[in-house]
Parts: sequence; C-alpha cells; structure tokens
Amino acid sequence: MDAVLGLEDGTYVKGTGFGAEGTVRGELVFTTQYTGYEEALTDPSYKGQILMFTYPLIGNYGVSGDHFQSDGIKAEGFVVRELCNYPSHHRSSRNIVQWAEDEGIPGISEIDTRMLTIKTREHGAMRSALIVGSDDGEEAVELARKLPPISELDLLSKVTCREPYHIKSEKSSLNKMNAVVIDLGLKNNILSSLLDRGVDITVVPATSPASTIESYDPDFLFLTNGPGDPRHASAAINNVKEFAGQFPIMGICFGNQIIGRAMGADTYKLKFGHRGANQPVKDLESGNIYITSQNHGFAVDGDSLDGTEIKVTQVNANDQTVEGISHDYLDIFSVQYHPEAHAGPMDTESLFFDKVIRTVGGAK
Ligand SMILES: NC(=O)CC[C@H](N)C(=O)O
Repeated sequence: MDAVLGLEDGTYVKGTGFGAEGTVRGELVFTTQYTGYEEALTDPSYKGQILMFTYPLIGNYGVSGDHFQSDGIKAEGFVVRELCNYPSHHRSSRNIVQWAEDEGIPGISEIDTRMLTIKTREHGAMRSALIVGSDDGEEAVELARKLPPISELDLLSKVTCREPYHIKSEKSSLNKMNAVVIDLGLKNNILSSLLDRGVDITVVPATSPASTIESYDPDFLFLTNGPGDPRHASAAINNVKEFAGQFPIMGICFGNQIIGRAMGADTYKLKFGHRGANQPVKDLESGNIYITSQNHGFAVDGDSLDGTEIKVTQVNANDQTVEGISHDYLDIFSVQYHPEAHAGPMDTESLFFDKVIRTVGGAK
C-alpha cells in the first residue's frame, strides 16, 4: 500500500503503508527504545503524536497484550524502518501489522528513520501528517502545516476516564492506604505499582473538582502521566494547590509538570524531548545515576524555582534538565521519568514507589 509522511518543514518521505488506510496528523517524535513497542504505542501520553522508532526492526516478538498500558494504541500513527511480519514469542497472538489493522491505526515502514531522526534533532519536533493509501507528499506537507502546535491542543479530554472508579489491592498490608489517582491519561503500570504495595485506589477524571477528591478521604493524591502541554491541566493544577499541606501529593511525568506549575514553577517545551529506555538521571543528594525510561516533550524550568518552595532533586545527566522535584517541607515530590517503567529498566521502581509508601505511612 502507498503511504507518505509529510513534515511542516516541507520534507516528505514515501514508504509502505500498513494498518488502517487514511490520514492522521500529530507531532512526529522519536523513541530510542529497542523493545517495548506495545507499551509505548498504548501509552496515552502519545496522544496527538506520531511515534517513530529509531531502532530499525520493530515487531520481532509480536503482540501479546500482556503489557498494554491502556485499552489500545493511543499514538495517532507510527513510523518504523522495518516491520517484522513473522514474530517469534510464545505469548504473541498476532503480529504488529495485524494489531495496527485491528485498531484502525495507520503506519508507515520502509522509510529512512535515521534521516528523519536527525532532522527532528536539528529542527525540533515537527507537526506531521501520515497518509496511508496515497503518495501525495505535497498534500501531506500541507496537512501537517495546518495542524495546530501540540501546545494548543486539548488532548486530556481524549484520554481521561469519564467517571471515577475504584480498584482494591489484593495485597495485604499492615498499614492500609488509599489513594486518589487523577487520571491524566494513566499508564496501567502506575496503578499496578501502587496496587502491588497494598494501596487501594480511586481513579478520578482529570477535571474532577476538589470536592470529588475530598469525598474519597484519600491518604494521598497521585498525578499520572498524560499527553500534551501541562498548562491545559488546570483542574489538576488547582487540586494540587488546594490539597498541598493537607495530604501527601506525588506525581510522574505530566504529574511532575503539574506539581511544578501548581507550586509556582514554569514549564517549557524541549526541542525534541526525551523518549527512550536508557535516559541517565542523576540524583543530586546521593550522586547516584539511574537509567530510566522516559517519554516527555515538556519539562519543569529549573530557573523558575527561585522564590518557590520546591527544589530540584534529580537532573538528566545528558542535558541537566529537571528530572525530579520536591517541596521544601511538605510531603510533595515527583519525577519526570517513568519509575513504573514498562518498558524500561527497573532501577527506580522501588526507589520511587517505596518512598511514596514510606512517606504516606509516616504522614498518617
Ligand atoms: N509521559 C508524559 O506524561 C508526558 C508529559 C507531557 N505530555 C510531555 O510531553 O512532556
């Protein structure tokens, strides 16, 4: 099948289409992870983005569904150098092409992902359009240029839950806790990491007012990952302001950015972001470096923290951007990377989630 990917700078690349026929648009971003395509494609943080894998062969272990981070593919479309049509894994039930077809998601393969990645690094992440079923490059470029920048899109309403729901932990715990998790497009593994530690969870929609959260009488509040610009998450930002000092508040990725903004910091857009499974993070207190899984295009502005009551706890060892913050005296802390991993190294899973449990246990 014909397919073409067009970028806002006028570049277009023709390739082989797969998955659904049709047109999708989004910010073209690249991830360097070489496994974890199931987890990445189902991560709701990729809503509004077309995901390109730099690793040249994708799909070699098939699709099992065991590690989905939501109910299906959330990236608008995806871009790979080479697809594996004959996967080999005992848990695989279909190949990645069937998966894209089943979910109605367009993809393009047999294109020069290395060139596109270099372009993205030089220019910054660009708006793009992927057309499967046509090779009209000029049209793809035109469509890419008409797409508003990701910062202007309301993506949250597309990924958050509609109604609150409860999940009881099956783990017995001496110190039973219950959390309200604000669903900004949550990855399932954030829930599993809390459930595994005996936390009962109430998940609430992104726009929930403070009164809803209060009605569940939580021991702590947790803010998840999510798509787009954190400036759009005004209800969540207000909730952090409202409950700061009342009970502990923690967050991951989008949650980190929201906590930062609620505490008076600024956030800004990175040139092309951090997406991959081997991003080095330095803990400023211990000096330790952790290898982390990441997927973000925005960050907390470290220079905007003067005069606030939060400090930087961790930085990215590649570019020194903020990877973790904590409040000077309240039980509020968060990280920009993904300790719940999936996919990715497990270095920080216990460090982060055990700290959450210790902190809440101490605060109770
Ligand atoms: N994974 C996330 O939570 C991403 C947060 C935000 N949308 C960003 O791109 O920075």
